[in-house]
Amino acid sequence: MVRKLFVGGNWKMNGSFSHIDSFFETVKNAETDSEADIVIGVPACYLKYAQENAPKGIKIAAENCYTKPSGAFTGEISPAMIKDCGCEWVIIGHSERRHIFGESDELIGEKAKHALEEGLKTILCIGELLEEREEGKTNDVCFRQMDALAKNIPNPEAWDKVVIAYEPVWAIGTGKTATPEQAQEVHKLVRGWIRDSVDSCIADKVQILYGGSVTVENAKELGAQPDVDGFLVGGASLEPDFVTIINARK
Ligand SMILES: O=C[C@H](O)COP(=O)(O)O
Repeated sequence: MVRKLFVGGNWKMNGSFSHIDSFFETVKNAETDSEADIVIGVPACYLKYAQENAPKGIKIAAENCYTKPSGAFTGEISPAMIKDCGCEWVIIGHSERRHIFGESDELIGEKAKHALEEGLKTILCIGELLEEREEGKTNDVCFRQMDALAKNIPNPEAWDKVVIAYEPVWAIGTGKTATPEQAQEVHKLVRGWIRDSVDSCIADKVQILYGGSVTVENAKELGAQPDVDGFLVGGASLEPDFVTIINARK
């Protein structure tokens, strides 16, 4: 089955109003693949500005959200607030949330549930640490994380609002990319897990992105793998060259 290319950017805690202006100017002046889904995660304080100024075809995502619509949760933002900023996407379960901020599978599952119930589209991240890969636990970790997510997807239709990002933690921001074969192997297994544990039509349709040091140099080859439906790009999504990654299948 041919799935649309999905190119996600994740600016993490980077960017500024002037960076948004110059980055969008570059994208507006470039020819980008009109067939690709393009979603860029920006810090919460820039959501509204980025969404209002984004070039046609680019959607803006929050990089996190909480499990409740409002309340005494200092520093958190809710799906309702993300929608209020005009955005329809959120990234959940990024490895930096898991490993720097200590978010558990359970919390991440609850976040996914609430975001989907609120009607947001979600990029749900999974991926193993280096030591887990070296101990041969990659599949166990990815399946455990998938299980915690899948059981929180409120209904089968909500899967239409789910994109999975496989991001091996050892490849994030390290310049070490999984080889196209390593990425394909895990993507195929994750799709197989969805087929066996959720539904085979959903498994065929869901876009699974690779993240971890994606660059202009490796995007084409990674994106050519049968189960790699796009990317979640960190550092390189802040650079003008991101347009070349958007065009990885052109
Ligand atoms: O969300 C993006 C990933 O963390 C990858 O980041 P990176 O491309 O800087 O390695």
